Amino acid sequence: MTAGSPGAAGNAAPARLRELRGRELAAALRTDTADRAAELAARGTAPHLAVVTATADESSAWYVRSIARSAEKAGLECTVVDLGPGAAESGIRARLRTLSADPTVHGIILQTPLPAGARLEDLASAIDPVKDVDGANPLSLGRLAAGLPAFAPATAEAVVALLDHHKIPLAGRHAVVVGRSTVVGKPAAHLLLDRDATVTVCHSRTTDLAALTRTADVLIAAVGRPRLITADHVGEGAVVIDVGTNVTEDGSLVGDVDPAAGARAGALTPVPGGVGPVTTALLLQHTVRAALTL
Ligand SMILES: Nc1nc(=O)c2c([nH]1)NC[C@@H]1CN(c3ccc(C(=O)N[C@@H](CCC(=O)O)C(=O)O)cc3)C=[N+]21
Repeated sequence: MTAGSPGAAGNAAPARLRELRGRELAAALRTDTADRAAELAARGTAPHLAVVTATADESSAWYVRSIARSAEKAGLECTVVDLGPGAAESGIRARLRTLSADPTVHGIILQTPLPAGARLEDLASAIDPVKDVDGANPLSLGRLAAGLPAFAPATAEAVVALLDHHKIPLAGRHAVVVGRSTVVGKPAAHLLLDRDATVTVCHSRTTDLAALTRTADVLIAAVGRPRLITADHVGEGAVVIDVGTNVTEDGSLVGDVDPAAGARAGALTPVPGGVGPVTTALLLQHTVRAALTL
């Protein structure tokens, strides 16, 4: 080896970054959902999703628009129940009960964030588990943790579906989840465990986050803070799944991962066009599944 020569041992040209796109998988899922929705409609039951929202959050607004648009494409009925950001907990709970009892409604999702003081884990108990298509009822989450059949939160399921679609192996690999929310972090950890990954969950009180995340084969960023994950957090060649959907001041969507992290990652999901479209498609798939069993 010649001193100072470029490309000396260990300095091989970096492998190209793989973009783990979600739109193709979302389209395939939607086609399947549309077929089953058409069969149900022919038998007189149009699958019907109710979206309950009590927030002015922009990221939630993106999701609700995405759900409504995709539902229309797939031939599902979608009703958005907007109770406004000032809604009282009792009013939200009452509406969830009414929808749970309504035989024309097959799926219910309560959007987060909720008005101050209200907790999803508490309110979602009012969603009938058979209609709990975003896996928010603590019964659903408990069943998921116990390995029993239940709807998983669509976002958490989208993470694993996207990894599978791109043939990223999980068994025996170290998956690090950043974020411990009930909607994504916790259920994603359970789904990854079910796939025999070794799972570490990090959060806001984790000491030396970057040292831990650098040990990940598969890194899941699910915090909701723009560019929290930098190149410094990523091990060479790691697979990075960006679950963040943060709306910027100019109204565009950015993830939790700094694009500069792509210089070290081996594969990265884009935002938009990564986890988001798969999430929406899975929520509709769950709704059709609920309509088939109800
Ligand atoms: N109970 C609950 N469950 C959630 O899963 C949940 C929630 N509350 N509150 C709000 C956040 C946000 N979220 C998004 C999901 C998909 C897109 C999405 O589809 N984004 C597209 C862009 C929009 C589009 O192209 O229409 C994309 O990433 O390509 C965005 C945001 C789910 N959330």
